[in-house]
Amino acid sequence: MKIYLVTGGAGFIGSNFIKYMFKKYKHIKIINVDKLTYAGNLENLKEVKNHPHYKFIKADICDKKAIENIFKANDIDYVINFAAESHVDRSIKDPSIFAKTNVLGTVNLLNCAKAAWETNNGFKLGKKFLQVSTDEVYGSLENTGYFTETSPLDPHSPYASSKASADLMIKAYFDTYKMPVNVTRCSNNYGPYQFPEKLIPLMIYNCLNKKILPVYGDGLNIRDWLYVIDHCKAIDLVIENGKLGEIYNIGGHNERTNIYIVKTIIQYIKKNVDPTITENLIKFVEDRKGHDRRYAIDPTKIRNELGWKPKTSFEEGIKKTIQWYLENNTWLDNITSKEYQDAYNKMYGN
Ligand SMILES: Cc1cn([C@H]2C[C@H](O)[C@@H](COP(=O)(O)OP(=O)(O)O[C@H]3O[C@H](C)C(=O)[C@H](O)[C@H]3O)O2)c(=O)[nH]c1=O
Repeated sequence: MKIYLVTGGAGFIGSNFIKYMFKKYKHIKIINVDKLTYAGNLENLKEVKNHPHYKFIKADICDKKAIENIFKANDIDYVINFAAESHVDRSIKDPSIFAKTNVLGTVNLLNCAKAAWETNNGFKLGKKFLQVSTDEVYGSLENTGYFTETSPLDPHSPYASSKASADLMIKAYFDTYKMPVNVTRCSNNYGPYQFPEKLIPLMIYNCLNKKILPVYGDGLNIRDWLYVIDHCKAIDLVIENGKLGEIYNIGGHNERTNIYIVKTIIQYIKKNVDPTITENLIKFVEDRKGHDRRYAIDPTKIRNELGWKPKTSFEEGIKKTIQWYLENNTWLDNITSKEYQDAYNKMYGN
């Protein structure tokens, strides 16, 4: 039975991945290591918490002893490193924790995996370390063009730079030690269980609560939206068949401006939930510092090499997502009340 060590599995993408994997495979074991920061929530995993092949360990990926012990006690086959501080606005306010978790945490995980997997004749067969990264490492595009795996690294925010640094450490462990690794770089994810500090869940949450919808700058920045389950499928494929040492870009070809996203959410909620909601809730606020204009991924490599393509159109995905937040209002209230309100009040003073 293959053993997966999933880090950050109580977060948005990690928890969706664990549930996706248990649905797809009967004979796998998953160990979820999560520090349970503000963005991690074991409620996200309630469906699998009693699964006989699931284990949760509360630990920080920077904690050498804790991670070493996990490798000593388990013959881990795959590491999938989701654990990261991921919110750009937070990184602009305080970069340090981003450098610590995203860079040093990744290096600690690499060292522990290397110590467990390396033999006198190279690495044990069948092992793999997959680093879940982001298209933000490539920087920003103008109106045309796409990021490919060979686009130069040009990160702008402290968050993006921390992820790019981690990616370069992964490259070093492949080039220097021939460690079996892959890096995946995804575009903006959305879907159930995303913490409402990111654009889509924030706008849904605020709209439902009739709070202002803060749009940075002119609202014309573009992101390439990827439904989280399509991302999980891609990661599974890369673990199974990704060529060692390679990077795979994962994108949904769903480019939308921020203002389009916000208006789509308003329209859906107005039509299906509360007819009194209007676009008057939109407030254009001061732009994010160093705000990247456009992200767009070219996913040709993963499509051609591994046969991946996204299944969920943006129209279908956004409906499913809004519907999920509507049906899970208590999840949102439970996890977000204090942390969310504090952050919100600090930013928008409302
Ligand atoms: C929270 C917020 C955001 N925005 C704008 C800023 C961006 O142009 C866009 C999306 O922002 P968000 O913070 O949701 O995501 P990005 O900064 O694009 O980064 C995200 O996607 C990449 C791939 C990751 O790797 C990050 O982990 C993830 O956070 O909406 C607003 O206009 N108002 C708001 O209140």
